[in-house]
Amino acid sequence: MREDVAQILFSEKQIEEKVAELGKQITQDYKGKELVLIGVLKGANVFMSDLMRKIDIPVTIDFMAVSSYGLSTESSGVVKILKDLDQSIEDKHVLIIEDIIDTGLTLHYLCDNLLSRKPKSLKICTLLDKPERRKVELKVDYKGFDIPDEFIIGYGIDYAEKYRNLPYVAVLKRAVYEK
Ligand SMILES: O=P(O)(O)OC[C@H]1O[C@H](OP(=O)(O)OP(=O)(O)O)[C@H](O)[C@@H]1O
Ligand code: HPA
Ligand SMILES: [Mg+2]
Repeated sequence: MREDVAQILFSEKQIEEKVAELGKQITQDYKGKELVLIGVLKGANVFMSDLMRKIDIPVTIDFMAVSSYGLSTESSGVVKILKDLDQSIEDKHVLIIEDIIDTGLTLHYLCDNLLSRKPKSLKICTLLDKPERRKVELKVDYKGFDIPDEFIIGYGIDYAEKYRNLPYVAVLKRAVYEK
């Protein structure tokens, strides 16, 4: 697994520090409000579980599972909902938790979908942002790191469902997918 890593971009320690910073900021901004965190599965699973423990106000959590990459390194452009929310978000403050924004197609679709359910507010928090690749405009409210235009793995993020359990964020060697 590790021999497929071209470069480690962010170590466990760097991620931990950034997650704590984001948690602190979110705690301040949502003090006194009812907040629902929505994790976007599968990728955001690791980030969500670390981040929510750094948010020091009462929150509820829910998950959507969507997929557009499948086994490829290119977005299919079609976002499929594999699992919907369990609870209504009407009149709630909602914060979407994502691992990575690339083309932006997943979140563009998801925001449209969630806004139609009339939340009190809707914001986006992502650990990683690859702005060079954006195909649709998005306002990112909370961001961990900007990343270069490379295919990323680790800390929840996969290539063909592998590498999610790497504890750091890394660039995948091109040789792994350019065969
Ligand atoms: O901005 P975009 O180009 O839409 O890409 C970002 C999305 O792609 C990945 O999910 P994926 O569809 O691979 O599903 P996964 O989370 O189960 O890996 C990632 O977790 C984001 O949700
Ligand atoms: O760089 C990436 N790596 C893994 N999954 C992704 N989904 C969008 N961009 C990426
Ligand atoms: Mg994926």
